[in-house]
Amino acid sequence: MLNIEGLNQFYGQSHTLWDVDLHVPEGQCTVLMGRNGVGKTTLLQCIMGHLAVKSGSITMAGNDLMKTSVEQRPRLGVGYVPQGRQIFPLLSVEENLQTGLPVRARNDRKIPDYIFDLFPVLAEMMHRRGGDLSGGQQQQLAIGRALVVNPQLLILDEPTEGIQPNVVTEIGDIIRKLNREMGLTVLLVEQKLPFARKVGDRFCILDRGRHVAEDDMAKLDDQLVKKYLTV
Ligand SMILES: Nc1ncnc2c1ncn2[C@@H]1O[C@H](COP(=O)(O)OP(=O)(O)OP(=O)(O)O)[C@@H](O)[C@H]1O
Repeated sequence: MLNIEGLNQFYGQSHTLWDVDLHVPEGQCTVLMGRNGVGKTTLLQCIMGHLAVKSGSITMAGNDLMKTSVEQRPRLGVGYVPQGRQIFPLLSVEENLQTGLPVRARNDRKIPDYIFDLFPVLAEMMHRRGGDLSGGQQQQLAIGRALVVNPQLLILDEPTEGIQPNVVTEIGDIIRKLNREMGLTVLLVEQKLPFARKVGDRFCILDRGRHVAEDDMAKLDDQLVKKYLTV
């Protein structure tokens, strides 16, 4: 579904991503892993068009994303849950969800009911301000907002960061459901190994801006964990 080839990215003079390849097969959940600062968020931001790319290619379902504007990328079916959630704290839960509506077809600009089935708390707190929600609830809101655009590919950047354990389990169950029952392709940045193993079909590891490993999740062995993931 998503194919990245030979991607190079710079922050000013600083070469951050080096010839990175990444393949996200349709219908699977791919977990992008690596220690802090190796370039995971930078890679996601290149996919979303929030950062300029120096060279390489990014295609999704046959579309050249590099030739697609930031505004158009969600319309191709990409939903994005950014690191730190980035919900709008002064807008209500409903208004936060509504920000995704312009991406939907003109005759279908309604928040889909299944989002409230997945996250009943959002229905309960519909008129509360986003900033009044707990961290876990804000994460559910951020995922709900990404689903409003009706994505085929859902990209999540560390959705479990700073969230209490019972909500982490709930979010893991929902990501699995979206992927395995509802057929969404998922690309997830995750540092928590048990969570990655639970939700992921495949892994891809970055190390100092380079792609160093990619395989089925069952092949993520102790040697790889020690070499590239433990601190
Ligand atoms: N806006 C920026 N300007 C300059 N350098 C940046 C900027 N954002 C990130 N970097 C640097 O780019 C490198 C990759 O950062 P990035 O946030 O992509 O890593 P990451 O793997 O997502 O880390 P983390 O797990 O901590 O989120 C780091 O060395 C970081 O300091």
